[in-house]
Amino acid sequence: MEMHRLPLPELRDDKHRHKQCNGNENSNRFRPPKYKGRLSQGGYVAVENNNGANNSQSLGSCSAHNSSNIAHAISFRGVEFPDANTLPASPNVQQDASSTDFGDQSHFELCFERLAKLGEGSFGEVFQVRDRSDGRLYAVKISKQLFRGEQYRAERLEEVRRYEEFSGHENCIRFIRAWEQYDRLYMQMELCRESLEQYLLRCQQIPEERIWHILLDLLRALKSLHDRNLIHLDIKLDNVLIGEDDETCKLADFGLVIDVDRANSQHATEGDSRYMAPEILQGQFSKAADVFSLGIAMLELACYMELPSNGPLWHELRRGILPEEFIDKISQELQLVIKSMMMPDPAARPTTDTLLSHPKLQRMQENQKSLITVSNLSRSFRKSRRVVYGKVCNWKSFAYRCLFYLLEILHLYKPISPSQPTITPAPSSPTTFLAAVPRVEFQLVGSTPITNRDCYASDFLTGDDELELSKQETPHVINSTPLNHNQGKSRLDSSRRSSLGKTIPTLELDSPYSNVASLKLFETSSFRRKKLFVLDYDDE
Ligand SMILES: Nc1ncnc2c1ncn2[C@@H]1O[C@H](COP(=O)(O)OP(=O)(O)OP(=O)(O)O)[C@@H](O)[C@H]1O
Ligand SMILES: [Mg+2]
Repeated sequence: MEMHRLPLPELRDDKHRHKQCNGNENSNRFRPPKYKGRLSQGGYVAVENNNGANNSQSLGSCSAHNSSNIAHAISFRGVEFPDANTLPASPNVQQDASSTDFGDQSHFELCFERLAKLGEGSFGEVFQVRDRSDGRLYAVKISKQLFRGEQYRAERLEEVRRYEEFSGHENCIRFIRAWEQYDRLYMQMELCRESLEQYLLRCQQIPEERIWHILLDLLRALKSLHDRNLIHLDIKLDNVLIGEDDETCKLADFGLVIDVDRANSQHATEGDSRYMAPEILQGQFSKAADVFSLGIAMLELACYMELPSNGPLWHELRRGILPEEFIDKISQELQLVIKSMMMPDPAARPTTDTLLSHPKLQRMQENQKSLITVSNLSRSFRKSRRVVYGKVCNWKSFAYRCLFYLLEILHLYKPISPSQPTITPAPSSPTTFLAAVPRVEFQLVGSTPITNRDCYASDFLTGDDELELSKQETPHVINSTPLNHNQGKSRLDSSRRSSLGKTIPTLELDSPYSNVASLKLFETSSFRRKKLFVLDYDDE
């Protein structure tokens, strides 16, 4: 694959640097020029569909990276997720598919309406957006810095790989898709309510029970990373988001994730110095570093304590000395857990598995499990109730069928002839009506004997003249028992009419009847039955 050679980057060695404070102007981390929103590079923007033949390699699936003006889908998911490799066409652009001229708007601007800025970190700005195609709300992270070279670009694209990898985990952010354009990376993901940092600033005093739940959520997320030999290296309140349910905590920002096996290599970059484990200063990157960061983040959350980014308190906290005036606010049980997570010696810190087996966390997990079981049970109960109801209805119709079969054997019932009426659209002019409208032929007899006579369709219909059925409204057939609609007329009249030889051989499909729904009504009602009971005439 021919790779596009970008202009030589202005490289800076920003490795092993402490971050003073994330996301604000005081940060001493290298801060790229601010993203100006709409880029003035002009030209055209195209959406490249890399579906199907896309192969996931280390640089993602961005094939033919020959023009940074073209929006390329980025995905490491492989062929089993073909959608991930495809960028949806902009809903606004109704044009020839072969054309690539979308004006000077970026794919982001064509597809999304920018609503608000949600946050900003060292690498990107995150916006709340509305997808123009489905009207739903999402978060889109746009990298602040232009790709300075292939290596830099590859590092940024690694974040996509990690987001995709953990997208299915309940305690990780759900990832939608990513693309690059104008030498920037765009990542579309689920919209969360707020970060834990924002939550803490808003609530200040968080109940301890809630702290335990947050710890449980984050340990689960961290375990899924550690089980794959990956370390996050940027665990902090700002990188934990609260989901739409206002409850679940989700780990985000996989920008610094590295493989443990490569942890001491040049690829590792330390995260925020406020949360950094002491051994990182010696270039030791391990899973225990994440445990330390999570421990100190819990201290901040539980004690509403502002963490130092350097100085004497920074060192004290890393020697295992926690300020009494803060730590005394929380229970002994939680204190012990936090202290163990913040042990100076990385080897002495508990692993995520050990922490998850803490009795308190175990109990919580069991409670959650039983809650899930109960909700699953009630869901399956509702489902099976529906199935049983459906079955009962089937049995009912089965019983009816048996009954009619029996009646047929006893020659009390003769099934209707198989010829079905053909349906043609109702004619527009009344003159052509008679010729065009199909006729449904049936002789209809009710299933319940009311008088000693045959029961005819006229029993089911309102009106005086049963020969003019086509002028009738849709019959209100509720059950098979013919009601006497011949108001004021005796049943004798009806039987006389029948004895006079007046039959109702046909029913013309007038407009109320000429639609399929009406026909269905006939089919499912007792109109299907032909002649059920023919009883002897018996004068009342
Ligand atoms: N999906 C989301 N929903 C809501 N807010 C979000 C979302 N993703 C990010 N944010 C907000 O944007 C901020 C910055 O996002 P993120 O941490 O991914 O950027 P970053 O540049 O990688 O940060 P860092 O400096 O930590 O490396 C977050 O702290 C959070 O407040
Ligand atoms: Mg962040």
